[in-house]
Amino acid sequence: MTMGFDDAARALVEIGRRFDARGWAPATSGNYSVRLDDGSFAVTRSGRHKGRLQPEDILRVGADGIVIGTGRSSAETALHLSLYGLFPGAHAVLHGHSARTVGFSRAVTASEWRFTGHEMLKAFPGIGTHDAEVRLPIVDNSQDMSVIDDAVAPSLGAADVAPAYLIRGHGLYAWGADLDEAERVMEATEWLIECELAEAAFRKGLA
Ligand SMILES: CSCCC(=O)C(=O)COP(=O)(O)O
Ligand SMILES: [Zn+2]
Repeated sequence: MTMGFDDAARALVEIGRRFDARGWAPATSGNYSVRLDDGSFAVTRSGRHKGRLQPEDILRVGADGIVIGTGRSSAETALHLSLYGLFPGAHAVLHGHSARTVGFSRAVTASEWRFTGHEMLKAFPGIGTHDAEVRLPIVDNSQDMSVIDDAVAPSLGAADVAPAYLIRGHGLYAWGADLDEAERVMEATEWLIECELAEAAFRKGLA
């Protein structure tokens, strides 16, 4: 389940390539991390284009958020570390800025969105049927990571809440037991939002 630093660095570089190719990492947006086998974390360097990461753009960070070595880790490192603290089974956290998720988060004024009746819900851990409701928390953005964290933490962890949340006007966080699971949660959430938007546009056309 756990990874060493070098394997994690290679995997995060590849994640950046894939997210960039899918439009989930425009400009220098997004950040990624892995919980390492020694209890520290591999985290992307701040300010890099995530589609052009090199292994040296992955930094080792202690549980206190301080970089072990040199360089500045993601400005959102505290959000990653908070999720690892809340969910001991989480070993990967991914954050993207797709236009779809950011536009959706701005259009929805409520503090969550409920996905119901989608076969794709089965992509979330613990969901075995389309006949389910999964809630996606949505919190306001802030430049103070502790404000975002305080706002979202109470909404997380229930069985019907996705291992993901939206920051309004900012982007999507997703996590999982390993990188594959975190990427699957990200992909499923992106797809579900795309589907909800398509359905809303279609219904508007019919009305
Ligand atoms: C132009 S992206 C603004 C910062 C951000 O939201 C982000 O995800 C990237 O920040 P980082 O420090 O991880 O590069
Ligand atoms: Zn961001």
